[in-house]
Parts: sequence; C-alpha cells; structure tokens
Amino acid sequence: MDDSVGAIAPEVESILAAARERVGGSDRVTVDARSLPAAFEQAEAGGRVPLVAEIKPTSPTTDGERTDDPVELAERMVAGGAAALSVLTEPDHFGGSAETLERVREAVDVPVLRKDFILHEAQLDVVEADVVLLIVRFLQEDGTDDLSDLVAAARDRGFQVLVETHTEAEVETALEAGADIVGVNNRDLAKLEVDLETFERVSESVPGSVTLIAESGIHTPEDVRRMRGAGADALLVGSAIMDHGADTDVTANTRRLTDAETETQT
Ligand SMILES: O=P(O)(O)OC[C@@H](O)[C@@H](O)c1c[nH]c2ccccc12
Repeated sequence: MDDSVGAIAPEVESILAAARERVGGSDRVTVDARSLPAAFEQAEAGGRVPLVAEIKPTSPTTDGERTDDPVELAERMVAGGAAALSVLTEPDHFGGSAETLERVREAVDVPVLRKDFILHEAQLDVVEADVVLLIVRFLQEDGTDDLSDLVAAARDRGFQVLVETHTEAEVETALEAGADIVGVNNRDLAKLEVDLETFERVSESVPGSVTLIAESGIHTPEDVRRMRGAGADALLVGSAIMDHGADTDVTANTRRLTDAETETQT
C-alpha cells in the first residue's frame, strides 16, 4: 500500500471523529456565489499573485491562538491584495465558526471559501459561502457520502467546490468526480508534515483546464515563486499571514506574497 494512504495522525482522527458527529442544517442553503476563477484572473491582470488568505485562529499544528476580530483580519488581507479568503468554520480544533464566515463574507467583496470537514450533504446547509472544500482523503472513509454526490449536491446549492488532494491517485479521484478547482495540499495528513515537493510532483497530473491551487507551507516570496513555477494558478496561505503568537501586520504579510512576482521584489 502507498504510505500516503496509511493511517492518519491522531490529531486528524480527532478532527474527523468530531466531524462525523456534527449535524448539518435542516434548511437547504442556496447561494449566489462570487466566482473564484474570475477573482484569480482579476488579481493576475492587476499584477498580483492570486492568493487565498486564510483566517485560521488556531490549528492542531499551531502554537497559540490569534484572537483579533476576524472581520478586521479579513479586511487587512484584502487590503494586502488577497484575491479571495478562506475561513475555517471548524469549531473544535481550529477556533472557527459559521458566524465568523458570515460576518467576513458580508464585510468583503472577494469570494470566501468555507474551510471545514464536510462528510455529509446536510453539513453543506450551515452557511452561505462562495466555495466549499471537499477533501478526497476523508471521503474515502466508511460512513461518509460519496465525493461525486457531494460535488453535485454542493453545485445544486450554488457553491463552487474546491476538491483537496495530496497524491496523484487522489487527483484522479477528484477529476472523475468532475472537479474543476483542485487543491494539492503540501501537508501530509498522515504525518502532519509539510513538503512543498508534494505540489511539484502531484501538479503534473492536473490538466491545464482545471484551476489549480497550491495549499499549505507557503511562507516566503520564494515559496510563492516556486509553487507558481510548478503550475499553481493560486496559493492558499494561512500561517505565514496570520503569524500566530506574533502581532505582525497582516496587510504587509499578505502584500509580501501577492507582490512576489513583481520586479522590485527581493
Ligand atoms: O497555514 P498554512 O500552512 O499556510 O496552510 C493553509 C491551509 O492550506 C491549511 O490550513 C489547510 C489545508 N487543507 C486544510 C484542510 C482543513 C483545514 C486546514 C487546511
């Protein structure tokens, strides 16, 4: 067996156990979504690296918690040139909430991704978002809905879908399920280690027609250029922008990465 599909880390098991228990909404959510690919094109046209900046108050691999107002963080990220935002809504391990996402989406004009561990259709019916995340690895477990069914259910409600992968085999599964926005997570959910080579390797199997996002472990302008060089249409960055523990300038942290391809960048 490929070791990338081996046992998942205990922290991740705990996230999944909580996700299995979480009930969804009882009323069907429908959304008029802001286009993610259009937001990426607009950033590119303006000379900015298309970047999804993530509001993640804490995580199992983070020391400390950022407690500033998420709406202020969101506004600072957009001021720093973020093309889109990602908001964790997982409450038990990431300090997120649906209410935070709702407030953020009201405050900004850019598309907002709901970052959560969706395993069942009803879990789509929690909050309006422009994009929802579906993680291939977790939808291969027993007792979850099928990826293809969830993709269809999400689109029926108006959501765009980001399908997250970590291996070539998962990319294939994502494409078979009809994914047109694919993320490659540099973080291995079995070991929780980050390796940017993952994107470089796995991106080769993603066709050019798909919107491709490099996720996790991107910290420096050099990392940005490396992922873009390997074919990333956009990047998903959390920790380097949130900078947990330190109280740094989130606008500047964002700008440093969205400017990574401009001439004056050192
Ligand atoms: O903080 P980082 O290393 O920049 O990573 C952001 C994002 O990719 C990461 O938070 C993430 C990727 N996939 C996920 C799935 C669920 C929760 C979180 C994630």
